[in-house]
Amino acid sequence: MISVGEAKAILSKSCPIGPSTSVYLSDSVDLITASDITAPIHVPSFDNSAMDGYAVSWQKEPIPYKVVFTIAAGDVDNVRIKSGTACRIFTGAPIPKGTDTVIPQEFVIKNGDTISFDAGKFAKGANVRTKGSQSIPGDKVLEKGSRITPGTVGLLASLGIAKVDAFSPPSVGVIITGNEIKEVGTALESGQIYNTNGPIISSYLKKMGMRSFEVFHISDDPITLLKSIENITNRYDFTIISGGISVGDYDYVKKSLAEVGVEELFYKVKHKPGKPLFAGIKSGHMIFSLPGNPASVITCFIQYVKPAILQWMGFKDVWQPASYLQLETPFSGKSQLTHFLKSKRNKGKVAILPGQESFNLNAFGQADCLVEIPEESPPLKEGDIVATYEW
Ligand SMILES: Nc1nc2c(c(=O)[nH]1)N[C@H]1C(S)=C(S)[C@@H](COP(=O)(O)OP(=O)(O)OC[C@H]3O[C@@H](n4cnc5c(N)ncnc54)[C@H](O)[C@@H]3O)O[C@H]1N2
Ligand code: MOO
Repeated sequence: MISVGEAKAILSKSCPIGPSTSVYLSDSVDLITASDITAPIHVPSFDNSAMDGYAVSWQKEPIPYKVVFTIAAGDVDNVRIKSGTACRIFTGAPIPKGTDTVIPQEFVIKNGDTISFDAGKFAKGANVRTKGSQSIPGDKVLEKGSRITPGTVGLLASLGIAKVDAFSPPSVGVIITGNEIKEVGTALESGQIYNTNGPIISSYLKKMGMRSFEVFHISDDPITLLKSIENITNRYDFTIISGGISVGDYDYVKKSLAEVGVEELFYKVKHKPGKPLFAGIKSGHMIFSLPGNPASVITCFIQYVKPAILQWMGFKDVWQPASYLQLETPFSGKSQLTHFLKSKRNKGKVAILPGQESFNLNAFGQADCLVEIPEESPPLKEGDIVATYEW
């Protein structure tokens, strides 16, 4: 059995980076750029006014300027005015030829069709956004590997870039195993339980912005399971399987994965919950088989599946950094396993919630993080510092 750190190191080394595609700007937020992006045009593409006011050819001496023309945003830049005259101008309008400075209207004294102002308050060129002052053609505006934020989208739109080369999210097939599993919205019969892992995994995938995923419910029949696993692992970039990976007589998943040619990266990690976690790879497709208990599913998803998906999508820092907080509750269990415990943060401290059994979902409604207690940790008391991870 390998440690948590070893499992993460294997995934870092083995999980591929997926292909990139050309994506519409409107669909690109939260993706990672797959190439450097350079400016194709000057921005601004013309000298324009930063203020509502008057455009003049700046002169040191205070003189009255006759207002001879008006120009607004969107108007065409085809006027030239003479020195000693002014043009009424609005924010975003092109600077008329023959002018170089904009005086905001609140600094101007109007007298009929002339204006005057204190020239000493303004330098030549004031309130003019010059052509190319943001970027000129060929400027590198984004490095390959940048995360596209709403701000990035704004930057690229300002440059007229409609599509961006970005790493796409993987397609994901989710297999829910178990004859006892029923969907919510149907009545339970004896021995049955509701499918909680399907909704949990789907919610995480949605939260991560996955656009293409499907959930399949497969019975614990070895032939059906084998065929489904073969089909789904071939079709999807990631396959996430819930349940059937332990040592029970109906746990056929591990055998099926081997039969369809999935190369094992690891099986069983020294952590709790989720010990019998399996990770594998087949023709560049990743396969995770998560132990069926819902707490194991959440822990394994957060700690291993999510980072692997982020790595596929070109993210660099895929391992969620821990936040270190003071314990509000003692922890006495000593074991050779790393524990991930459903916990709740409160005013800079963290409390381990009661009901940590991996089948027990009571704490799911309150938990907002997992506390990590490393292998062989001595008992911990209130006030000791522990690592916590977003839930
Ligand atoms: N003899 C041993 N038995 C078990 C061991 C072991 O080492 N020796 N490991 C235990 C551990 S730890 C875990 S975790 C489980 C994992 O078992 P499986 O991955 O084979 O999962 P299942 O048996 O299919 O299910 C376990 C549990 O979870 C419930 N479940 C399954 N799917 C769902 C779902 N979609 N929604 C809600 N609940 C689900 C299922 O009914 C079981 O109660 O093995 C232990 N056994
Ligand atoms: O690994 Mo299992 O501890 O029951 O979730």
